[in-house]
Amino acid sequence: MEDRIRIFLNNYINGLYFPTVHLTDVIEILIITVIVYEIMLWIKNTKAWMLLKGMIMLGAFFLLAAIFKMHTILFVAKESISVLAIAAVVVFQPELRRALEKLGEKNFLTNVTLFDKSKENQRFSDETRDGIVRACFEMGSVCTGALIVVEQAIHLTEYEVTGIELDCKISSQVLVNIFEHNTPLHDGAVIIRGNRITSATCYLPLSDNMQISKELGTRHRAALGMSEVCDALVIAVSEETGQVSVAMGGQLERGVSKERLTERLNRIQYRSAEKKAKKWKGWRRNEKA
Ligand SMILES: Nc1ncnc2c1ncn2[C@@H]1O[C@H](COP(=O)(O)OP(=O)(O)OP(=O)(O)O)[C@@H](O)[C@H]1O
Repeated sequence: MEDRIRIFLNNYINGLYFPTVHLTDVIEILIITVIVYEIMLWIKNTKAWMLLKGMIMLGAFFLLAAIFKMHTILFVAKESISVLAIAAVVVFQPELRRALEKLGEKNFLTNVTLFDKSKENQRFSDETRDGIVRACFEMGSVCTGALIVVEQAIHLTEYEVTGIELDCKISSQVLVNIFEHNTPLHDGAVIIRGNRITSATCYLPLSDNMQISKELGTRHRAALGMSEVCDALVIAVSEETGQVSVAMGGQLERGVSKERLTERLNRIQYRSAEKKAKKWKGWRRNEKA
């Protein structure tokens, strides 16, 4: 019995192929894993998910056609594949552009430097952050609607030109004044670059996300839509409920508190700080443990 087991194991192990694994192979696997993960995240968060579902269905259909030897369908599929690929690129041009822009935003060199909270690295000051937070909650408390776009790495010039140009230092009073009902600047969105308001009454792209709650109107749809096409942080104050919501990266967080809004602004206050902050937190946690 023992001999039989030994023979079986010998045959089994001898039949297996153990390739020699080098360090570069491990690095390669890790890089591919990260790329696949990023592509899957991108697919999940954009309309590309619909495209993938459509492609899976088409693939299943053509597989069936191949199994049942339907030559005409297979011929049409073969001929139209390049046209379909070009059509997909045209339809998903905004998503592809955004994905490439995101890649360009990643600053690999600065990410390996130490956490830099210097003034030069600061996108906006603490006063600006506090002014935005105060204004949003003051407007919320009296149900004044507002839409505020805080620019990050991607310049929002194409949206600025849809509104009225301003060049104004940020304070809670100025923001409250802009969104005051029945004043010339209250409609549309305000765009903030650094410590200044660059324009008001700007028109933002509306999201066509089907999952957004039906009770939300165009203000929130515009906040989400803007966050889908650029890296800005968009704050919407509801005229109906007074709630403050934040949209970024195509995700809308509704009914945030003062502390949460401050935290969201803190995260973008320093250039490429988000990643570094996470790293920093990780180290500090390890220190405690
Ligand atoms: N595309 C857009 N770009 C900029 N601002 C917009 C856009 N669409 C709507 N708004 C702003 O939103 C206001 C209309 O808000 P609406 O009531 O439809 O939205 P809502 O999401 O239900 O918000 P609220 O809770 O404040 O009512 C408009 O008066 C305008 O100021």
